[in-house]
Amino acid sequence: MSAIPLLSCRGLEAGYGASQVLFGLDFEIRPGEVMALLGRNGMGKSTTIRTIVGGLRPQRGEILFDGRPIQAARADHIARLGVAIVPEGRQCFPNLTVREHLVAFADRRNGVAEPWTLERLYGLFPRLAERADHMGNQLSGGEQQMLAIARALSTNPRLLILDEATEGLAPVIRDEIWRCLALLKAQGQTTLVVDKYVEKLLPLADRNLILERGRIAWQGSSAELDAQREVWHRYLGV
Ligand SMILES: Nc1ncnc2c1ncn2[C@@H]1O[C@H](COP(=O)(O)OP(=O)(O)OP(=O)(O)O)[C@@H](O)[C@H]1O
Repeated sequence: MSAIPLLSCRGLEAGYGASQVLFGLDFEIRPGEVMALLGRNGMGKSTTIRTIVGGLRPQRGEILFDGRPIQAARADHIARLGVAIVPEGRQCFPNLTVREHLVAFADRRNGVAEPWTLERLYGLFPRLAERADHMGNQLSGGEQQMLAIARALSTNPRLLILDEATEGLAPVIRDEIWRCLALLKAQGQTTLVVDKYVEKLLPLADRNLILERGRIAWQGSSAELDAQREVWHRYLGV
């Protein structure tokens, strides 16, 4: 593993107008790592992600991607550097087929050794191969979520960010998503994942960051989090 973090946030502060939400976040994600961002509703997880991907300009602090400051960069520039987000709510296009979703955003940039091809994406999500000619609005919630992940992968991201990717899905579909994330991790995909199923995140995440009212309340490895159930009760309400 490289010693240089792929993403580094230093003293990150952000909010909406006069309402400050993030109060000085310091964390980094190393290449190949899976980092889980945890916390109860409204603690600032989505705001953190929004700030990283350029949807919200930080009020203070620095965001470095592969050593380069991106806190003032536009969202499209950050995407081109290799940051892909699977947003909350999936956001598939109703009038594009599955195949069109996967070729429309495909990009071989980022110099990855093994770029994602349509065949590899279908290998990861066989259901998408079966639905290749279906429109976005003909897919089930789980299929839409798989499509959103596959679409993000088609850009060959260096950092994949998932915001509540298993929200509202049936348990069997959630498990399929977790299985795919584990496969991606085994292939070295650096990932930042927000999700509320802590027990499912533990085997996947290398490190966990817990937000409490816009501050990092706890961070540590999954083994540490597994052993400290009082942290779950105090900050996650589980
Ligand atoms: N567009 C917005 N305008 C104003 N305030 C917002 C906006 N989006 C979020 N907030 C506020 O910022 C705070 C943090 O919200 P955020 O969505 O980042 O939390 P979260 O941890 O992702 O929780 P959730 O799981 O509910 O999405 C909350 O108090 C929320 O009301």
